[in-house]
Amino acid sequence: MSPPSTILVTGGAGFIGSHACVELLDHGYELIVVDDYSSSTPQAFARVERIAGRFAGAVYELDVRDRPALSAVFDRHPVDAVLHFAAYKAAGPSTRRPVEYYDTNVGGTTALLRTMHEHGVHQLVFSSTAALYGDAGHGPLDEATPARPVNPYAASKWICEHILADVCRRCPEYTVLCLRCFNPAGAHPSGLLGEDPRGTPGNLLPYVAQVAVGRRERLPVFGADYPTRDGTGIRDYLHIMDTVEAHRIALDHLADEPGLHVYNLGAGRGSSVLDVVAAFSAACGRPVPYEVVPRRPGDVPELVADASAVARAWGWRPTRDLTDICRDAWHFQRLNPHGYTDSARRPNTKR
Ligand SMILES: NC(=O)c1ccc[n+]([C@@H]2O[C@H](COP(=O)([O-])OP(=O)(O)OC[C@H]3O[C@@H](n4cnc5c(N)ncnc54)[C@H](O)[C@@H]3O)[C@@H](O)[C@H]2O)c1
Ligand SMILES: O=c1ccn([C@@H]2O[C@H](COP(=O)(O)OP(=O)(O)O[C@H]3O[C@H](CO)[C@H](O)[C@H](O)[C@H]3O)[C@@H](O)[C@H]2O)c(=O)[nH]1
Repeated sequence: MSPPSTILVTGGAGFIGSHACVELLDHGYELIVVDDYSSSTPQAFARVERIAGRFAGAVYELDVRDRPALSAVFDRHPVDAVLHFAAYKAAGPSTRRPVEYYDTNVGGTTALLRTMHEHGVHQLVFSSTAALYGDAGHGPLDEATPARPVNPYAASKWICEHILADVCRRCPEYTVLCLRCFNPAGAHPSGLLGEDPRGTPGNLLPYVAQVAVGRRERLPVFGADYPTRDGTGIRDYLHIMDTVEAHRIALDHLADEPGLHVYNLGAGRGSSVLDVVAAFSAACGRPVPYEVVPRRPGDVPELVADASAVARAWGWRPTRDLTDICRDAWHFQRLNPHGYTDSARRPNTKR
């Protein structure tokens, strides 16, 4: 079977999705993109096109749970494979809005699978998460680590993996790669594309970047009493360009790996919240103010990848580190203090 060349990207306006679009356009893929902009803005596509130097492809505003609308997209375009990013991703809010998370993440995935099947498309790269390992303890976690999700977000992704495994067991025509992403962060080195969440950032890096640029006063550090070396949460931050390179390489391996395969995507290095604050302060040339506040519900002390399986399978390893992540995230935030929407209009008054 030849590798896929026309890719449907769900959630293509989001952080990972938009960088994935650049990566795929740079490598000659044709794209069909769908997004409902529930946590992003279509402005991302103008940036994608500026970087790639070509039309991003057909872009549709739709909710992936809307099967008739999704079906019409598959009717119109010959899709070879799907990169499925569309989901809600925040651990904390998922503890307060569990039904919304299950509906969007699980319902969105089953709606997509049904529509793909009806159109004879059976190749999928699914964006899963390290969060499903839950509180698995210290040290690098490999793919055999039992899943113990501690919040509805992680549980929703674990349920999706179950569904995908069952479908692949029963239906030999499917090829599914579940990529358990640890913590993608940073920005495209051009400074044009980055992490531009709507409202208050849930993730650490965009929050730190907004503090550094003067949009927010100080970073709330969610707990300094974890059983970690400095008491703050430890995560495995993976540069966004490494993250999307791995997704692009996954497409090459859809053709030769039938059935379901699960890989961790991480750098294999743990950084605490205070490590990130220090690295970002070095990148922007001044200290990033912070204050310790109570733990965030749904958080775990530590998540670090054993990413050796993907290295063995594909010969792929990340090439960037936390210093690169902070440099590129700061470059983006400095050039776009208010994100994509209004960076040209609003001056950075606080700095
Ligand atoms: N960012 C991380 O730290 C991280 C880590 C591991 C896994 N992931 C997974 O990667 C994927 C992308 O994450 P991200 O960081 O780019 O998040 P993001 O919020 O920036 O992007 C998600 C995109 O999906 C869209 N979307 C949400 N629900 C939709 C729906 N029902 N129909 C159509 N579009 C919808 C949003 O508008 C957004 O553009 C998610 O599935 C997430 O669970 C993210
Ligand atoms: O304002 C903040 C934001 C985060 N943190 C801390 O920073 C660390 C990283 O938090 P993020 O919210 O950036 O990342 P999470 O690990 O909670 O979750 C992210 O990575 C996961 C995989 O590890 C999931 O896939 C999820 O979608 C994605 O949001 C945690 O210790 C968190 O408590 C803070 O101290 N202050």
